[in-house]
Amino acid sequence: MNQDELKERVAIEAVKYIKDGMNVGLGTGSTMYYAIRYLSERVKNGLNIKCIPTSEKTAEWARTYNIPLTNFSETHHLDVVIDGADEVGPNFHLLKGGGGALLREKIVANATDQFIVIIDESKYVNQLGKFKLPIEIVPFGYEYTIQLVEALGCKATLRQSNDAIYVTDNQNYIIDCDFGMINNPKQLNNQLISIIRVVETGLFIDMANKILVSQSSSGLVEELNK
Ligand SMILES: O=C(CO)[C@H](O)[C@H](O)COP(=O)(O)O
Repeated sequence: MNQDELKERVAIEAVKYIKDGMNVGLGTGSTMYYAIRYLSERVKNGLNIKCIPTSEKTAEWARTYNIPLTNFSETHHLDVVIDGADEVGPNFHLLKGGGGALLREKIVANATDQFIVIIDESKYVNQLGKFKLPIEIVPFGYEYTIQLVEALGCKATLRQSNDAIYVTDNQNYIIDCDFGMINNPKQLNNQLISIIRVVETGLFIDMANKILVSQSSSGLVEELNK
C-alpha cells in the first residue's frame, strides 16, 4: 500500500467521528485533502455540519467540495478538529507546520476537546526532530529573529517559494529549524514563544487526544487514545 493510499485510509476513518450538527475544524495538508473529499460525500448525503478551515487552501478545497464553512465570529467552540502532522512523538506531542499553516492549525486545535490527528505509521516516532521544526515569525526584523532562534541551538532556514520568501496566510514568514532530536519539546516551545518576534511554533504540546495511524503492512488504521 503506497503512502497516498495510507493517507486516504486514515482520512476516511477520521471523518467517521464527524456527526450531524457538529462544528468541525479542518486541518491542512495532503492527508486532509482526502478527508475533505470523503466528508463532501457525507454532506451530499445530508450530513449537517459547519467547518472552520485552518488555511486558505483548505477553505478553497471545502468550497470546491460544497462543505459549509463558518468562522470564529459565529462559533467559538468546535466539537471535533481533524488534522495531519509531520511527526507524532511520545505523549502525543506533535511537530506540525510542513504545509505552513501551523498558526491557524494551533488556534483551531485549541478550540476543541477532541483533536484527532491522522498520520501514516512513518510519522509515528520515538523522538521529535527529524523533520525540521517550522516556526512562524513576523517579517519585521526577521534577520535578527533568525539569530535569536539559532542561539537556542539550531540551524534555521527561511522558507522560500518560487524564488521568493514564503508568506503565510497571516502575512508572516516561516523558518524551518534543525534542532536535531528534541529532548524536551515543551521546554523548547516555551523558550521559542518567549521570543517576542516568534508568532508560534510547530510544536503542539498536550493538544491531541486521539491519533489515528494507518499501518503499511495491513492497511489497517490503529486508534491511539490519550
Ligand atoms: O502541519 C501541517 C500543515 O501545516 C500538515 O498537517 C502536515 O504538514 C502534514 O501534511 P500532509 O498530510 O501533507 O503530510
